[in-house]
Amino acid sequence: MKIFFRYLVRYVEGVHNGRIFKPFLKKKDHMEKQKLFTFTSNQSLSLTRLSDSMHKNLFVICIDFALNAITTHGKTKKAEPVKVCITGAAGQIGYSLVYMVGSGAVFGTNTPVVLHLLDIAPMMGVLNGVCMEISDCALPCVRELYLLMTQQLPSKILMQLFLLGQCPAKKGQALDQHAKKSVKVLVVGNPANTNALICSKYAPSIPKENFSAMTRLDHNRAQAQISQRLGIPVADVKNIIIWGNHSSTQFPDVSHAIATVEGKDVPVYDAVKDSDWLKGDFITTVQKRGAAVIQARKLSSAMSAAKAASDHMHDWWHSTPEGKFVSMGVFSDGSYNTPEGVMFSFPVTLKNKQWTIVQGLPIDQFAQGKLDITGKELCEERDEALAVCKE
Ligand SMILES: NC(=O)C1=CN([C@@H]2O[C@H](COP(=O)(O)OP(=O)(O)OC[C@H]3O[C@@H](n4cnc5c(N)ncnc54)[C@H](O)[C@@H]3O)[C@@H](O)[C@H]2O)C=CC1
Ligand SMILES: O=C([O-])CC(=O)C(=O)O
Repeated sequence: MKIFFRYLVRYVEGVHNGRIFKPFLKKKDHMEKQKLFTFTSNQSLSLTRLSDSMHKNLFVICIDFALNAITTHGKTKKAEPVKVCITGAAGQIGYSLVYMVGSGAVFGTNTPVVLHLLDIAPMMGVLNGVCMEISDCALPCVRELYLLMTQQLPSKILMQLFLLGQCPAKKGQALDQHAKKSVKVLVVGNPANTNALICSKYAPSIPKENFSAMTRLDHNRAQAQISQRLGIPVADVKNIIIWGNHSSTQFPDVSHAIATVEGKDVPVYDAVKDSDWLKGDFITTVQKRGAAVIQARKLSSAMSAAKAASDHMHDWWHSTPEGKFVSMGVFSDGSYNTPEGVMFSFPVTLKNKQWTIVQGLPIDQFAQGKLDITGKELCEERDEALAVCKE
């Protein structure tokens, strides 16, 4: 059985620093990639070349220098592999996330995955090393592994986009052209909310509900803070909400959160009994946690970001349990007086691979003030990004 493939086909161009992604939209509809291996039952190895036509249903996107998990699914038969693309896969978050996806933590240990790992040309050596390690992990879920390479654009363009903010428009175009319409996109690369918005705008054929921005890390951070404060397991804290932007204006809100203390479900406010802390230090700790990790590690959060990306995609794929909601950056429909048309983090439930914003939660004056601040910031970011895209 031939299981080692190595071939190149042009598909996408990107740019270092991730500010641009330029697919060959006017050229050939094919991609630059290397298929590194396919595992088969006997795991033997050999070489062959494949034609482009075998990969018509493959889709790839690079959202900035971010990391995104993109999955196709449709009428999934049992054991049909899930195709996953991770861009910026040679980076820090990629290093942890690739393992999590490959180990079955996201789509299930009985669901095979076809991994497409994408990065820029200078990172191909590193990415190759990641691929070697994934191979060495001998993960039963990993059926095929592709290495994808973007191409460099002139640094002049990089500079412009770097200075003017980020515009993942071309990446959206690539998705529009190549992805299945059921593709689910998670944007992690900052500014995650606005990157997701712009990407979706340039992929009009894909339902906007299929784009999301990651605020799950903030959600998990808030959950951990509460569990530590109460001395209970994290699993005994649920329904925390991150409202708004993945930035320091986000509003971590525990007004509707429940803690299980000594076997009883109680509102977190009643369990903690310290509203000054909940309205003060707790919020700022979560808002500034990313910066605190950077200060300590001299690198941004990576392991926890990968775990959050896994959680986000896991819940999208498997649904949220009854009575539980999670935080996700999704298109605002104006719920809770938020600005429509920005990618706003809401409490959502997930079912049948669709998200629904939890409705009807009472919002007091304190919360409304926080929602207004983060909503305003998202509008400003959106306007700035759209202005850049017009240029
Ligand atoms: N939403 C969230 O909660 C969080 C977001 N982040 C963001 O996630 C992003 C990635 O973080 P790290 O993995 O730590 O960064 P990193 O710098 O370690 O990795 C980024 C990777 O993207 C690659 N890349 C750059 N341009 C590319 C292009 N055009 N196409 C494909 N790949 C490209 C780079 O070569 C690099 O391998 C950053 O934007 C970071 O700010 C980080 C933590 C949390
Ligand atoms: O700014 C960054 O790259 C890190 C980040 O988003 C976070 O840790 O929340």
